Amino acid sequence: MIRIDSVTKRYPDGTVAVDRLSLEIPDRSITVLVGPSGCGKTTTLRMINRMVEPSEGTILLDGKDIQQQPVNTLRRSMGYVIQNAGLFQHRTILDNIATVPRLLGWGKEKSRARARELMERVGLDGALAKRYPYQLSGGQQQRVGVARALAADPPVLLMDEPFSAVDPVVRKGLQDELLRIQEELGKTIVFVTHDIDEAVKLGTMVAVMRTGGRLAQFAPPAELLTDPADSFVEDFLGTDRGIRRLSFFPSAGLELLTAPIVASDTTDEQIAARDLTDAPYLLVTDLDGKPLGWAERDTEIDTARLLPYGRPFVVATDSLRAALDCAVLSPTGWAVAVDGEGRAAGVVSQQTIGEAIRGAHAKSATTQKAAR
Ligand SMILES: Nc1ncnc2c1ncn2[C@@H]1O[C@H](COP(=O)(O)OP(=O)(O)OP(=O)(O)O)[C@@H](O)[C@H]1O
Repeated sequence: MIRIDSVTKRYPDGTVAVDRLSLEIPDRSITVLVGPSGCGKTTTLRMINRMVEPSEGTILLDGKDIQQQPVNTLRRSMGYVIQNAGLFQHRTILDNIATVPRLLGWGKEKSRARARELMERVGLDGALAKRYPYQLSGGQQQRVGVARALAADPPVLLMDEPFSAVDPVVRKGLQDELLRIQEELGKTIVFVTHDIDEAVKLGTMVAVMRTGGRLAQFAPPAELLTDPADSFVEDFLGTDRGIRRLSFFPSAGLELLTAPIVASDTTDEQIAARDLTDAPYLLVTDLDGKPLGWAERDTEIDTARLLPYGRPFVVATDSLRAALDCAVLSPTGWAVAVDGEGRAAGVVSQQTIGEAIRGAHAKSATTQKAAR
Protein backbone atom coordinates (compact mmCIF):
# COMPACT_ATOMS: atom_id res chain seq x y z
CA MET A 1 0.00 0.00 0.00
CA ILE A 2 2.82 2.41 0.84
CA ARG A 3 5.91 2.17 -1.32
CA ILE A 4 9.00 4.16 -0.48
CA ASP A 5 11.17 4.24 -3.56
CA SER A 6 14.81 5.28 -3.27
CA VAL A 7 14.01 8.24 -1.02
CA THR A 8 16.70 10.61 0.25
CA LYS A 9 16.22 13.50 2.68
CA ARG A 10 18.91 16.11 2.87
CA TYR A 11 18.15 18.91 5.35
CA PRO A 12 19.18 22.47 4.37
CA ASP A 13 22.27 22.27 6.63
CA GLY A 14 23.52 19.31 4.58
CA THR A 15 22.56 16.54 7.04
CA VAL A 16 21.57 13.41 5.14
CA ALA A 17 18.83 12.05 7.42
CA VAL A 18 17.61 9.35 5.02
CA ASP A 19 19.74 7.87 2.27
CA ARG A 20 18.20 6.10 -0.74
CA LEU A 21 15.66 4.22 1.33
CA SER A 22 13.38 1.73 -0.40
CA LEU A 23 10.62 -0.12 1.47
CA GLU A 24 7.36 -1.82 0.56
CA ILE A 25 5.06 -1.37 3.53
CA PRO A 26 2.45 -4.10 3.41
CA ASP A 27 -1.24 -3.42 3.69
CA ARG A 28 -3.19 -3.96 6.92
CA SER A 29 -0.22 -4.89 9.07
CA ILE A 30 2.26 -3.24 11.41
CA THR A 31 5.61 -2.21 9.93
CA VAL A 32 8.12 -1.02 12.52
CA LEU A 33 11.02 1.32 11.79
CA VAL A 34 13.70 0.74 14.40
CA GLY A 35 17.29 1.86 14.84
CA PRO A 36 19.62 3.97 16.96
CA SER A 37 18.94 7.63 17.74
CA GLY A 38 19.33 9.88 14.71
CA CYS A 39 19.13 7.13 12.07
CA GLY A 40 16.25 8.85 10.26
CA LYS A 41 13.15 7.04 11.58
CA THR A 42 11.09 10.14 12.35
CA THR A 43 12.15 11.81 9.11
CA THR A 44 10.99 8.72 7.17
CA LEU A 45 7.64 8.67 8.97
CA ARG A 46 7.07 12.37 8.38
CA MET A 47 7.81 12.03 4.69
CA ILE A 48 4.87 9.63 4.46
CA ASN A 49 2.39 12.35 5.50
CA ARG A 50 4.45 15.12 3.87
CA MET A 51 5.34 16.94 7.07
CA VAL A 52 8.82 16.60 5.56
CA GLU A 53 9.34 16.60 1.79
CA PRO A 54 11.91 14.19 0.30
CA SER A 55 14.92 15.62 -1.54
CA GLU A 56 14.92 12.70 -3.97
CA GLY A 57 12.83 9.63 -4.67
CA THR A 58 9.10 8.98 -4.52
CA ILE A 59 6.55 7.65 -2.06
CA LEU A 60 3.50 5.92 -3.47
CA LEU A 61 0.22 5.40 -1.62
CA ASP A 62 -2.01 2.84 -3.33
CA GLY A 63 0.18 3.21 -6.40
CA LYS A 64 -0.18 7.01 -6.56
CA ASP A 65 2.67 9.47 -5.95
CA ILE A 66 1.84 11.35 -2.73
CA GLN A 67 3.42 14.49 -4.21
CA GLN A 68 0.51 14.61 -6.65
CA GLN A 69 -2.12 14.63 -3.89
CA PRO A 70 -3.33 17.65 -1.93
CA VAL A 71 -1.66 17.56 1.52
CA ASN A 72 -4.98 17.84 3.36
CA THR A 73 -6.55 14.90 1.55
CA LEU A 74 -3.42 12.85 2.18
CA ARG A 75 -3.31 13.64 5.91
CA ARG A 76 -6.99 12.85 6.31
CA SER A 77 -6.21 9.29 5.27
CA MET A 78 -3.46 9.03 7.89
CA GLY A 79 -3.86 9.12 11.67
CA TYR A 80 -0.77 10.40 13.47
CA VAL A 81 0.24 9.55 17.04
CA ILE A 82 3.30 11.00 18.78
CA GLN A 83 5.13 10.60 22.07
CA ASN A 84 3.32 12.33 24.96
CA ALA A 85 0.16 12.20 22.82
CA GLY A 86 0.28 15.93 21.89
CA LEU A 87 -3.27 16.56 23.10
CA PHE A 88 -5.00 19.93 23.11
CA GLN A 89 -4.73 20.92 26.76
CA HIS A 90 -7.72 23.28 26.76
CA ARG A 91 -10.12 20.70 25.30
CA THR A 92 -11.86 17.85 27.10
CA ILE A 93 -10.91 14.25 26.31
CA LEU A 94 -14.09 13.79 24.31
CA ASP A 95 -13.47 16.92 22.25
CA ASN A 96 -9.83 15.98 21.71
CA ILE A 97 -10.93 12.69 20.19
CA ALA A 98 -13.69 14.37 18.18
CA THR A 99 -11.26 16.90 16.63
CA VAL A 100 -10.88 15.36 13.18
CA PRO A 101 -14.53 14.36 12.69
CA ARG A 102 -15.46 17.97 13.62
CA LEU A 103 -12.96 19.30 11.08
CA LEU A 104 -14.54 17.01 8.51
CA GLY A 105 -17.94 18.58 9.28
CA TRP A 106 -19.58 15.59 10.97
CA GLY A 107 -21.61 17.73 13.39
CA LYS A 108 -21.19 17.93 17.16
CA GLU A 109 -23.38 15.03 18.28
CA LYS A 110 -22.21 12.55 15.67
CA SER A 111 -18.55 13.44 16.37
CA ARG A 112 -19.01 13.02 20.11
CA ALA A 113 -20.82 9.72 19.67
CA ARG A 114 -17.92 8.52 17.58
CA ALA A 115 -15.48 9.76 20.24
CA ARG A 116 -17.35 7.81 22.94
CA GLU A 117 -17.21 4.67 20.81
CA LEU A 118 -13.45 5.12 20.40
CA MET A 119 -12.87 5.66 24.11
CA GLU A 120 -14.35 2.24 24.68
CA ARG A 121 -12.32 0.73 21.85
CA VAL A 122 -8.99 1.92 23.30
CA GLY A 123 -9.92 0.87 26.84
CA LEU A 124 -10.73 4.28 28.37
CA ASP A 125 -13.44 4.61 30.98
CA GLY A 126 -16.30 6.77 29.67
CA ALA A 127 -16.22 8.69 32.97
CA LEU A 128 -13.01 10.38 31.76
CA ALA A 129 -14.79 12.04 28.81
CA LYS A 130 -15.26 15.41 30.48
CA ARG A 131 -11.78 15.63 31.98
CA TYR A 132 -8.88 17.63 30.57
CA PRO A 133 -5.60 16.00 29.51
CA TYR A 134 -3.68 17.15 32.62
CA GLN A 135 -6.17 15.16 34.73
CA LEU A 136 -5.13 11.87 33.06
CA SER A 137 -2.12 9.59 33.58
CA GLY A 138 0.53 9.33 30.85
CA GLY A 139 -0.81 5.95 29.74
CA GLN A 140 -4.38 7.25 29.55
CA GLN A 141 -3.23 10.27 27.53
CA GLN A 142 -1.52 7.93 25.07
CA ARG A 143 -4.78 6.02 24.67
CA VAL A 144 -6.55 9.30 23.94
CA GLY A 145 -3.86 10.00 21.32
CA VAL A 146 -4.56 6.65 19.64
CA ALA A 147 -8.34 7.21 19.81
CA ARG A 148 -7.96 10.68 18.27
CA ALA A 149 -5.85 9.29 15.43
CA LEU A 150 -8.47 6.62 14.73
CA ALA A 151 -11.49 8.94 14.95
CA ALA A 152 -12.06 9.48 11.23
CA ASP A 153 -11.26 5.82 10.50
CA PRO A 154 -8.17 6.48 8.35
CA PRO A 155 -6.70 3.43 6.58
CA VAL A 156 -3.17 4.39 7.66
CA LEU A 157 -1.82 5.06 11.15
CA LEU A 158 1.60 6.68 11.64
CA MET A 159 2.96 6.25 15.17
CA ASP A 160 6.15 7.97 16.33
CA GLU A 161 7.50 6.45 19.56
CA PRO A 162 3.95 6.58 20.96
CA PHE A 163 4.69 4.52 24.07
CA SER A 164 8.21 5.68 24.94
CA ALA A 165 7.29 8.07 27.73
CA VAL A 166 5.39 5.63 29.97
CA ASP A 167 6.66 3.04 32.46
CA PRO A 168 7.27 -0.56 31.32
CA VAL A 169 4.05 -2.00 32.79
CA VAL A 170 1.79 0.65 31.23
CA ARG A 171 3.79 0.31 28.04
CA LYS A 172 3.14 -3.41 27.82
CA GLY A 173 -0.58 -2.72 28.34
CA LEU A 174 -0.59 -0.18 25.52
CA GLN A 175 1.27 -2.57 23.19
CA ASP A 176 -1.20 -5.38 23.91
CA GLU A 177 -4.08 -2.98 23.35
CA LEU A 178 -2.62 -1.86 20.01
CA LEU A 179 -2.30 -5.48 18.85
CA ARG A 180 -5.89 -6.14 19.88
CA ILE A 181 -7.20 -3.02 18.12
CA GLN A 182 -5.17 -3.90 15.04
CA GLU A 183 -6.72 -7.37 14.96
CA GLU A 184 -10.17 -5.75 14.93
CA LEU A 185 -9.47 -2.85 12.58
CA GLY A 186 -6.71 -4.04 10.24
CA LYS A 187 -5.04 -0.66 9.65
CA THR A 188 -1.79 -0.14 7.79
CA ILE A 189 0.44 0.98 10.66
CA VAL A 190 3.93 2.44 10.42
CA PHE A 191 5.42 2.48 13.91
CA VAL A 192 8.69 4.14 14.93
CA THR A 193 10.62 2.99 17.98
CA HIS A 194 14.22 2.73 19.16
CA ASP A 195 13.32 -0.31 21.29
CA ILE A 196 14.06 -3.59 19.51
CA ASP A 197 11.86 -5.60 21.90
CA GLU A 198 8.91 -3.39 21.06
CA ALA A 199 9.72 -3.78 17.35
CA VAL A 200 9.86 -7.57 17.58
CA LYS A 201 6.65 -7.72 19.59
CA LEU A 202 4.55 -5.43 17.40
CA GLY A 203 5.97 -5.72 13.91
CA THR A 204 4.70 -7.94 11.14
CA MET A 205 7.70 -6.53 9.30
CA VAL A 206 10.64 -4.74 10.91
CA ALA A 207 12.93 -2.29 9.11
CA VAL A 208 16.23 -1.89 10.96
CA MET A 209 17.89 1.41 10.02
CA ARG A 210 21.48 2.40 10.65
CA THR A 211 23.02 5.80 11.30
CA GLY A 212 23.16 7.75 8.06
CA GLY A 213 19.57 6.86 7.20
CA ARG A 214 20.25 3.61 5.41
CA LEU A 215 18.30 0.38 5.61
CA ALA A 216 20.20 -2.42 7.33
CA GLN A 217 17.54 -5.15 7.08
CA PHE A 218 13.84 -5.48 6.33
CA ALA A 219 12.33 -8.75 7.51
CA PRO A 220 9.68 -10.37 9.71
CA PRO A 221 10.85 -10.40 13.36
CA ALA A 222 11.47 -14.17 13.54
CA GLU A 223 13.71 -13.99 10.48
CA LEU A 224 15.56 -10.99 11.90
CA LEU A 225 16.31 -12.92 15.09
CA THR A 226 17.37 -16.04 13.18
CA ASP A 227 19.32 -14.49 10.41
CA PRO A 228 20.63 -10.96 11.09
CA ALA A 229 21.99 -9.45 7.87
CA ASP A 230 25.27 -8.25 9.40
CA SER A 231 27.09 -7.50 12.64
CA PHE A 232 25.33 -4.13 13.05
CA VAL A 233 21.90 -5.81 13.10
CA GLU A 234 23.25 -8.62 15.28
CA ASP A 235 24.62 -6.15 17.84
CA PHE A 236 21.42 -4.13 17.74
CA LEU A 237 19.35 -7.26 18.47
CA GLY A 238 21.34 -7.89 21.67
CA THR A 239 22.86 -10.97 23.22
CA ASP A 240 19.78 -13.06 24.00
CA ARG A 241 18.29 -13.21 20.53
CA GLY A 242 18.31 -17.03 20.58
CA ILE A 243 16.03 -17.05 23.61
CA ARG A 244 13.84 -14.25 22.25
CA ARG A 245 13.37 -16.13 19.02
CA LEU A 246 11.68 -18.93 20.94
CA SER A 247 8.70 -16.58 21.38
CA PHE A 248 7.80 -17.39 17.78
CA PHE A 249 7.49 -21.14 18.34
CA PRO A 250 4.29 -22.39 19.99
CA SER A 251 4.50 -24.64 23.04
CA ALA A 252 1.52 -26.60 21.76
CA GLY A 253 3.66 -29.30 20.10
CA LEU A 254 5.51 -30.21 23.31
CA GLU A 255 5.21 -33.78 24.44
CA LEU A 256 3.57 -33.51 27.87
CA LEU A 257 3.53 -36.26 30.49
CA THR A 258 0.25 -36.70 32.35
CA ALA A 259 1.12 -39.77 34.43
CA PRO A 260 2.96 -37.71 37.09
CA ILE A 261 -0.14 -35.56 37.75
CA VAL A 262 -1.86 -36.77 40.90
CA ALA A 263 -4.89 -35.26 42.59
CA SER A 264 -4.56 -34.88 46.35
CA ASP A 265 -7.02 -37.75 46.89
CA THR A 266 -5.19 -40.22 44.62
CA THR A 267 -4.36 -43.40 46.53
CA ASP A 268 -0.89 -44.98 46.78
CA GLU A 269 -2.21 -48.01 44.87
CA GLN A 270 -3.40 -45.80 42.01
CA ILE A 271 0.00 -44.10 41.87
CA ALA A 272 1.81 -47.45 41.97
CA ALA A 273 -0.19 -48.56 38.92
CA ARG A 274 1.18 -45.73 36.77
CA ASP A 275 4.25 -45.74 34.56
CA LEU A 276 6.47 -43.09 36.18
CA THR A 277 9.83 -44.22 34.77
CA ASP A 278 10.62 -40.84 33.23
CA ALA A 279 9.29 -38.70 36.07
CA PRO A 280 11.33 -38.11 39.23
CA TYR A 281 8.60 -35.85 40.66
CA LEU A 282 4.82 -35.93 40.97
CA LEU A 283 2.74 -32.83 40.41
CA VAL A 284 0.07 -32.73 43.09
CA THR A 285 -3.18 -30.93 42.24
CA ASP A 286 -6.31 -30.03 44.17
CA LEU A 287 -9.56 -31.86 43.42
CA ASP A 288 -10.31 -29.36 40.64
CA GLY A 289 -7.05 -30.25 38.86
CA LYS A 290 -5.23 -27.01 39.77
CA PRO A 291 -1.54 -27.45 40.64
CA LEU A 292 -0.49 -27.32 44.29
CA GLY A 293 3.20 -28.29 44.11
CA TRP A 294 5.76 -31.02 43.48
CA ALA A 295 6.35 -34.12 45.57
CA GLU A 296 9.31 -36.46 45.15
CA ARG A 297 8.33 -39.78 43.61
CA ASP A 298 8.45 -42.75 45.99
CA THR A 299 7.87 -40.61 49.07
CA GLU A 300 4.60 -40.15 50.89
CA ILE A 301 2.61 -37.17 49.59
CA ASP A 302 2.14 -34.48 52.20
CA THR A 303 0.29 -31.48 50.72
CA ALA A 304 1.71 -29.26 53.47
CA ARG A 305 5.28 -29.98 52.35
CA LEU A 306 5.30 -29.66 48.56
CA LEU A 307 7.96 -27.91 46.50
CA PRO A 308 6.55 -24.77 44.80
CA TYR A 309 5.56 -25.42 41.19
CA GLY A 310 6.42 -21.87 40.11
CA ARG A 311 4.69 -20.19 37.19
CA PRO A 312 2.92 -22.52 34.75
CA PHE A 313 2.60 -21.95 31.00
CA VAL A 314 -0.66 -22.07 29.07
CA VAL A 315 -0.25 -24.76 26.51
CA ALA A 316 -2.69 -23.37 23.93
CA THR A 317 -1.31 -19.85 23.79
CA ASP A 318 2.20 -19.67 25.25
CA SER A 319 5.45 -20.07 23.33
CA LEU A 320 8.44 -22.35 23.79
CA ARG A 321 10.12 -19.36 25.44
CA ALA A 322 7.47 -19.31 28.17
CA ALA A 323 7.74 -23.09 28.63
CA LEU A 324 11.54 -22.90 28.89
CA ASP A 325 11.31 -20.03 31.35
CA CYS A 326 8.94 -22.06 33.55
CA ALA A 327 11.28 -25.05 33.50
CA VAL A 328 14.34 -22.91 34.30
CA LEU A 329 12.54 -21.29 37.23
CA SER A 330 11.05 -24.52 38.55
CA PRO A 331 12.89 -26.04 41.57
CA THR A 332 12.52 -29.48 39.94
CA GLY A 333 13.59 -28.41 36.43
CA TRP A 334 10.18 -29.48 35.15
CA ALA A 335 7.61 -27.04 33.77
CA VAL A 336 3.89 -27.26 34.45
CA ALA A 337 1.50 -26.84 31.52
CA VAL A 338 -2.04 -25.70 32.26
CA ASP A 339 -5.21 -25.28 30.19
CA GLY A 340 -7.14 -22.01 29.85
CA GLU A 341 -8.81 -22.61 33.22
CA GLY A 342 -5.52 -23.13 35.04
CA ARG A 343 -5.89 -26.92 35.39
CA ALA A 344 -2.77 -29.05 35.02
CA ALA A 345 -2.52 -30.34 31.44
CA GLY A 346 0.86 -32.04 31.77
CA VAL A 347 4.45 -31.67 32.89
CA VAL A 348 7.58 -31.41 30.75
CA SER A 349 11.29 -31.57 31.52
CA GLN A 350 14.02 -29.13 30.43
CA GLN A 351 15.44 -31.93 28.34
CA THR A 352 12.21 -32.44 26.38
CA ILE A 353 11.89 -28.68 25.86
CA GLY A 354 15.49 -28.66 24.60
CA GLU A 355 14.66 -31.37 22.07
CA ALA A 356 11.56 -29.43 20.94
CA ILE A 357 13.72 -26.30 20.48
CA ARG A 358 16.18 -28.19 18.31
CA GLY A 359 13.28 -29.61 16.29
CA ALA A 360 11.71 -26.16 15.84
CA HIS A 361 15.04 -24.67 14.69
CA ALA A 362 15.56 -27.41 12.15
CA LYS A 363 12.01 -27.03 10.81
CA SER A 364 12.31 -23.25 10.54
CA ALA A 365 15.67 -23.52 8.71
CA THR A 366 14.08 -25.86 6.14
CA THR A 367 11.07 -23.55 5.67
CA GLN A 368 13.32 -20.53 5.19
CA LYS A 369 15.47 -22.37 2.67
CA ALA A 370 12.36 -23.34 0.73
CA ALA A 371 11.12 -19.72 0.77
CA ARG A 372 14.36 -18.36 -0.72
N1 LIG B 1 15.10 19.95 10.67
C1 LIG B 1 16.30 19.37 10.67
N2 LIG B 1 17.40 20.01 10.21
C2 LIG B 1 18.61 19.43 10.18
N3 LIG B 1 18.83 18.16 10.59
C3 LIG B 1 17.79 17.46 11.05
C4 LIG B 1 16.47 18.03 11.14
N4 LIG B 1 15.64 17.09 11.64
C5 LIG B 1 16.39 16.00 11.88
N5 LIG B 1 17.68 16.23 11.54
C6 LIG B 1 18.80 15.29 11.61
O1 LIG B 1 18.50 14.17 10.78
C7 LIG B 1 18.95 12.97 11.37
C8 LIG B 1 17.79 12.02 11.51
O2 LIG B 1 16.85 12.56 12.43
P1 LIG B 1 15.50 11.81 12.83
O3 LIG B 1 14.79 12.64 13.82
O4 LIG B 1 14.78 11.41 11.61
O5 LIG B 1 16.12 10.51 13.54
P2 LIG B 1 15.43 9.43 14.49
O6 LIG B 1 15.97 8.12 14.05
O7 LIG B 1 13.97 9.59 14.49
O8 LIG B 1 16.05 9.82 15.89
P3 LIG B 1 15.47 9.63 17.41
O9 LIG B 1 15.34 8.17 17.66
O10 LIG B 1 16.56 10.25 18.24
O11 LIG B 1 14.18 10.37 17.47
C9 LIG B 1 19.60 13.36 12.68
O12 LIG B 1 20.98 13.47 12.47
C10 LIG B 1 19.00 14.71 12.99
O13 LIG B 1 19.88 15.50 13.75
